[in-house]
Amino acid sequence: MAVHTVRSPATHLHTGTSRNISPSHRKPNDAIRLSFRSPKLRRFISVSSSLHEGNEHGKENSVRALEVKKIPEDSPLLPKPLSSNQLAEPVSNGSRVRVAYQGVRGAYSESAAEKAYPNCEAVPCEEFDTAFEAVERWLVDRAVLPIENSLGGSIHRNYDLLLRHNLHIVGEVKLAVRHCLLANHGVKLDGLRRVLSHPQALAQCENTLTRLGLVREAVDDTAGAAKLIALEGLSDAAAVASAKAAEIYGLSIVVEDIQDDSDNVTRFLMLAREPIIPGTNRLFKTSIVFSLEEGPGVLFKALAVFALRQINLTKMESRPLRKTPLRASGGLKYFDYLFYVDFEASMADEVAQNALRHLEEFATFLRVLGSYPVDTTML
Ligand SMILES: O=C(O)C(=O)C[C@]1(C(=O)O)C=C[C@@H](O)C=C1
Repeated sequence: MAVHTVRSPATHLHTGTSRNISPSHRKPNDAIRLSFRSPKLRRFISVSSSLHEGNEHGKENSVRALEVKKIPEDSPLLPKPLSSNQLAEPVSNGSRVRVAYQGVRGAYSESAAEKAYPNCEAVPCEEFDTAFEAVERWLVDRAVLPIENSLGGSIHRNYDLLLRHNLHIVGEVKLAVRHCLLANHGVKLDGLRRVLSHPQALAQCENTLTRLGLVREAVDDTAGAAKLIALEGLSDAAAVASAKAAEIYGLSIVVEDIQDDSDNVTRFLMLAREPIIPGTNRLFKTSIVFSLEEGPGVLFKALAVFALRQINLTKMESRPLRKTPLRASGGLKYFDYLFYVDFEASMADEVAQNALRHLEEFATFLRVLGSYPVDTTML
């Protein structure tokens, strides 16, 4: 299958000017330190008392200090995505939680942001990287980014960015993704030759698209594909996108529910500058990343720290350790890996603390990415 890559039309305009408020300008929060014997574990759980256990919604006082500025929209129709080089020009409305997502209006990520933070101001960003940076630079309060899909698998880029940036996972949100084939009004199915969408969306509709014999073209996001088709008045191309995107960009739905499985769910992470205080009052999950020495049974040993304590693992992903991708040992060359593991326990549980203390004994690197409530809305 040939997948060509085309970029969405240039739509990254300025979103206005206001003052960038760095963390040092904030009113200091009382830092709470949970007590751990291990210095490494102590470092993980340096938390702000202004964010409360298990409930992200309504706990936004710590970011209210941001300046209130109306965002001038130079498009009469749509907000424009933040691009990396616009990050120096921050905006903040202040009255609602501002949540960065990747894509343009009508993207699934926008719906995920709205599900995670009802009534938020969803801020479109050009790239995943931009969304991370927008939070780090106080342009927005949170980011909501996809991490895995039940059909397409992991979104590796975001695993890598989690490590490269210093944000904390403060929640997760699952979204049912129902793809439609969208085209300009009057375009018929048999007149279509190409289909444009995000690579994940194309992968999730693999069977249908093969059956229809359409040539795939990858773009930055599903809604961006719909927008491009509408703006350019294409008659030989369709977009794989949401019904919401059809409405926003004035396209018609040629075929509904084209994903390969009706249970198509994408899991998104909610990211913030500060971690939440982990609780034990509801089901919590903890995400960690670690690396290990090479050797027989080392990974087995690492996973045993959880199995021994009856801690359930919900996800595991390995990524290349980029700075030292190849390591020589005994004349052989090995790849080095980072292991990302999600397990079902809160960092407030002693059993989880013990497991990590145990893992720390032989891990060459260990970082807790976040301890946060499980999204049980789709169980
Ligand atoms: O393109 C979009 O609409 C997105 O929100 C991105 C994205 C992804 O990256 O996986 C999100 C949900 C769907 O799985 C398809 C695409």
